[in-house]
Amino acid sequence: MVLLFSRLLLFSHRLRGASICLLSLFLSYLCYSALFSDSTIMHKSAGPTAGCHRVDGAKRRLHKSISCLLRVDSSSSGADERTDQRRASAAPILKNDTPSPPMSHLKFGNKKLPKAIIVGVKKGGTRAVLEFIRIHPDVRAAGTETHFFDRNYARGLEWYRGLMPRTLESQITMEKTPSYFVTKETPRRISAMSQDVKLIVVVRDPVTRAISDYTQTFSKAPDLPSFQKLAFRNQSMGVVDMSWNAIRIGLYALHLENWLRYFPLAQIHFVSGERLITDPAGELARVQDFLGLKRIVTDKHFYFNRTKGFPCLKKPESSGSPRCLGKSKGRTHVQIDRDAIEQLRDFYRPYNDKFYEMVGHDFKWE
Ligand SMILES: Nc1ncnc2c1ncn2[C@@H]1O[C@H](COP(=O)(O)OS(=O)(=O)O)[C@@H](OP(=O)(O)O)[C@H]1O
Repeated sequence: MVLLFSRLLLFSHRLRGASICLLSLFLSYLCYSALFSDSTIMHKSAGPTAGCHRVDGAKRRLHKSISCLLRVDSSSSGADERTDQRRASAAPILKNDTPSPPMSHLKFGNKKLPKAIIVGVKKGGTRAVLEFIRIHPDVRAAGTETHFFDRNYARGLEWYRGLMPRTLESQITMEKTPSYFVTKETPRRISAMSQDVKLIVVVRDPVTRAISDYTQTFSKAPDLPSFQKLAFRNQSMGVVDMSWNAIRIGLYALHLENWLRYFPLAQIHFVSGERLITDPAGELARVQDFLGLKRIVTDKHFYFNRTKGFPCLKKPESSGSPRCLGKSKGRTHVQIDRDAIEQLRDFYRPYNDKFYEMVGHDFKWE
């Protein structure tokens, strides 16, 4: 009996030891759950960001969860290119010197500074040249005018590069900003970026160009003074107001002199704005030769749209529809009286002759 009692006592001791052990295990589990409850909620919440907001917002004193930050980053870097482009055009302050996101190698090519720039002239046909040349597979172009070398120079070359499309090694990056041709600082700034960059200038009869320019401004501001009022200081004396931008832009010889201080003539190609309308394939052949490209854009790509009164791009083989330039290209011009036009022709004649001599080509603006 004594023996039995002493064995029972020993067993109850062991039982107490085991229950203490179990109790401490249970307590440890409780502590663990209390400490890591947030991560459990994050996993169970509807989406990753919902969990992140809990941690970052309500419990700011807690450290930011690394997994949460990673999720936010990867979701924004995974945004599609359309969003990137929208951002770039809405507020183009891209920081391209920041490290590339991990998947960036899957996008083709890199953003490069342009190898060719359409520098002018305003209302010359610059959009048509860009839209026509960019159907060439070896050309990629920035869609909007960057105005880097005139208005945005302080933003720096990396900002400018960020606006460019990605290109493969074999492709040429291009952009067009027509105001470059008449901005004094632009040739120097472009040559500081690259002395090899190819320059394209689309020129058009300066009188028609001035009327086109005025028509555009008038379409936005119908209370604008008449063309004659702006074009002449004294119309009866035939004194032209050279300070009016619409007149000044057409003094091609003067602007070209500034460019020739920084670039040899061979590096500048002049497209005839008139022939661009009557023979777009012929002008594009010369542009392709100048850029050292195979002649891929040919007359097969164009058709004359009677309604628009201009050449348009044919429907691509793969899909889509024929493409004409927008309504702001090929407007009906404001009517200007014959006398004023004749006076302006007389005014521009010596400048035109000088320009023909400088470039070695007669554009036949009468
Ligand atoms: N294919 C085709 N379709 C439509 N328009 C054409 C085309 N080719 C040249 N043009 C002429 O381009 C003129 C507009 O020139 P820009 O594109 O240089 O204008 S802008 O400076 O960018 O505003 C535009 O001037 P306006 O006719 O005065 O509107 C056109 O004459």
